[in-house]
Amino acid sequence: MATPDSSGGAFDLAKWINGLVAHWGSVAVAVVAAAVIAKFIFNSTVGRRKLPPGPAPWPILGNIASLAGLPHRSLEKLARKYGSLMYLRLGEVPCIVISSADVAKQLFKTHDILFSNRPGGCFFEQLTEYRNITASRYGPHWRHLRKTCVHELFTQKRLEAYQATRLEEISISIKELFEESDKKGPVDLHAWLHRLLFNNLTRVIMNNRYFGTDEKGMKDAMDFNNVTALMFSQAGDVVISDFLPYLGFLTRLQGKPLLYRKTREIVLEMMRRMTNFDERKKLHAEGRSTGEPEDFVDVLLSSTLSDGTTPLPDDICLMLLMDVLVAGTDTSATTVEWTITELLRHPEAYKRVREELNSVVGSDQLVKEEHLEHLPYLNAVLQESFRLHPATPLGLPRESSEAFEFLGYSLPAGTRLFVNQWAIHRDPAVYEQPEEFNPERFLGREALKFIGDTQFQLVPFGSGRRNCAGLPMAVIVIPLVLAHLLHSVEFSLPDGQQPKDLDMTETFGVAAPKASPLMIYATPRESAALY
Ligand code: HEM
Repeated sequence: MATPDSSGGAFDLAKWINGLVAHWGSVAVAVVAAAVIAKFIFNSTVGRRKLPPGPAPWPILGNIASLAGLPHRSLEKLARKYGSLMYLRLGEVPCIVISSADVAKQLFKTHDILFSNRPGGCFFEQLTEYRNITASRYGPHWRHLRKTCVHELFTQKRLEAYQATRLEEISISIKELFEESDKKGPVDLHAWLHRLLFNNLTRVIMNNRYFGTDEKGMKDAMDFNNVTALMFSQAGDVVISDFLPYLGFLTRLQGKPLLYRKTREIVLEMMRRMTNFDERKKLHAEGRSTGEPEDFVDVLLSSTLSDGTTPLPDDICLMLLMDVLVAGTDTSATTVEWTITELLRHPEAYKRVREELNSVVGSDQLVKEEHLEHLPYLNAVLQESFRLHPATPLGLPRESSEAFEFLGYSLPAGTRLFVNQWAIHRDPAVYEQPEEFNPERFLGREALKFIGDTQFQLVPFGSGRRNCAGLPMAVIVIPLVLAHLLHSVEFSLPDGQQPKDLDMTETFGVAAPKASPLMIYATPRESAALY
């Protein structure tokens, strides 16, 4: 995840694979001894099934090496050879990779519930006990948390209630952007977006603008970023028993469970401090209010477990808030950063989107949320950006809860699913000249809804009942921030850099931001005087 101070903190699959290779010597003896057992287990579970095509696996490690580099790109290349339903084995874990809209549609039509499960793993087990929304197994607990998100947190009513707050946060941030650019020179746009989007969320979560530019605000930001960097770095650790489960004893010998348990304590403590949780809990117990509008903390303090009576335990409240902050910030910042980068490289599209803003909004008022549905070209630009640069190119992994049949193949329970958005969004059968940035291809199509994309051709928010829980907020906040930037900011590149020279490669992590952040000067346009 590329945060202002923690760009190295992302879950980095490439690092994971390199780590696996580096650790190989120390586990080699145990692995060889276990190989015989593995072969036996493998033969008795998946070995006799009819499996989809895929590259031949190596002994023990299976196809882990196939993910080297940027996994979404490596898998897209493989899919060209093996097809849009491909089988891989990561260690002993059976996986399918889907690389076309058509196959995704068929899978979710028939197997949505079966694949509404997330896989386990030592790190997430210790960190979350599978009690948060993102890692929770499919079942009554997850359904209950999801219902809380849909019916309590991301409701239309609450989104409307925070309209003025969002506008205020954007205004403050844009002023900070001009100031930073003027005083310090080119601004790291991703870091600035991260701060804006994080504060926008903390205002809804706990009525507080958390990351400030003063000393305390900077320290809070650094603390948060350090803890998330620790979390993501550990999420990328080599835990060999996650892929070769019979080597669990090695994981325990390495002390991993204890280490991750400690991280859990650190995360919970940080979230407790950030949200002023104990004080809020006390007020709630006394039936008193903070005097501020109801925020997410209030909602969770009034919520129960799925039994309808037990109050939601502290750790679940705090982890859910953490989920929302982590899932909602970098993904959105990455999307806006890519969109501005593409527009800089495509002056015709840039001009057209600004003309649309000038004619719909004008220069005597700021962009408001009601303008968004009258900005078809801006929506098309955003859809094209989501297509070419999905923030989570492989989505979040899913796991089948049972054995299943699909398209004539027979797969075991515990099959991991990767929906390769990168490949789906570049399918030449669906998109003409798929590598071209061409917003016009989305004109005339329904504006950003995604929930309704029954064709599965554009799936940046995932698919089925376990898709992105924050979607209702994302589809307002992202176009709004983008519209404000395009309407009020003049961007220019430093040191005579030309747009065509901008680095367009991404890194792989929780989100896939630009490998080198967009450094840019920001000066006010006419309408910026209104902030
Ligand atoms: C560009 C913006 C975003 C993108 C591309 C994105 C993408 C995703 C994806 C692909 C998933 C996994 C879905 C699946 O398994 O099919 C997901 C899950 C999730 N997202 Fe987002 N997301 C974004 C913004 C947000 C925001 C703003 C929030 C909250 C404020 C949020 C909260 C969540 C949560 C809580 C989950 C876990 C859902 C579950 O497991 O039930 N996301 N997101």
